[in-house]
Amino acid sequence: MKTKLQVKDLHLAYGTKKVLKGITMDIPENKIVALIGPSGCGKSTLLRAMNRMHDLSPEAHITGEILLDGENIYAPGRDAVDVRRKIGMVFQKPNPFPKSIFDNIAYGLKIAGKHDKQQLQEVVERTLKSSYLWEEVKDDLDKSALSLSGGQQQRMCIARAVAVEPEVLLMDEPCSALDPISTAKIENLMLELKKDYTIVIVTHNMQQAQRVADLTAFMYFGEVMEYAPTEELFGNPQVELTRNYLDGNFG
Ligand SMILES: Nc1ncnc2c1ncn2[C@@H]1O[C@H](COP(=O)(O)OP(=O)(O)OP(=O)(O)O)[C@@H](O)[C@H]1O
Repeated sequence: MKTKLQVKDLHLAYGTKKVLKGITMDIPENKIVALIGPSGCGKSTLLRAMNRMHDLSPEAHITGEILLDGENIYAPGRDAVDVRRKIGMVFQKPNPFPKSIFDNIAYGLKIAGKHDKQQLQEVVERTLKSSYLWEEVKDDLDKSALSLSGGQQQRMCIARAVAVEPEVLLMDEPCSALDPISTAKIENLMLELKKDYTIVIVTHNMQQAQRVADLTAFMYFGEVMEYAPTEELFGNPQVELTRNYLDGNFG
């Protein structure tokens, strides 16, 4: 099994507050990895470190390495924009741009200098099909993305992330603002997408982790306490803290 992303002794502090305390974990290619753990344990912080989102926060200090295909995304001279093109992010709340559905999907390609109308149309159609949204919106591509339902907006945001052909998709609680039917659609979509992408998801929903994730990491106070195949972690946790958390004793 090829390792796609390798986190090596990653520490992160916001000012003097230590939030990640030496995270080391391998994320295999074409798998879904779930990060679980109580509120404030550092899940989102770790996810955001995986595509250098903290570059935008001057108070965040990072040491350690994150390797994408063996190359450190934090290496001097490595372009953060290029890293973010290869490692895309989908946020908790759908965040469509106040533009048409077409322009939302084409946005990243236009920024990358691709303006060929036919090529853009092909990508828009392909990514909306891969996000199972095409049939619902194919006659409305010129309408504002803000007119879509929350679940449709989130599938469109996933299509937008996929349009620039990333290699890794990071998802920060992508279903927490959605109803069960939209959630099921996104979960099915994730299972389809992992054929082409490596996915890391933060979730508070234990059932969701068990439905979609191949591997699950349980985090606690900035450390990975246990990281194992999802069935093993939920069925037979090796660490007492994990067992207590899964039993609902804290968090
Ligand atoms: N920009 C910031 N500045 C200072 N502290 C921060 C910042 N962002 C997060 N924190 C703190 O870092 C810790 C970890 O936050 P993080 O959002 O990573 O946790 P989480 O496990 O994702 O939590 P939740 O499940 O509630 O989303 C928290 O104590 C939080 O208050």
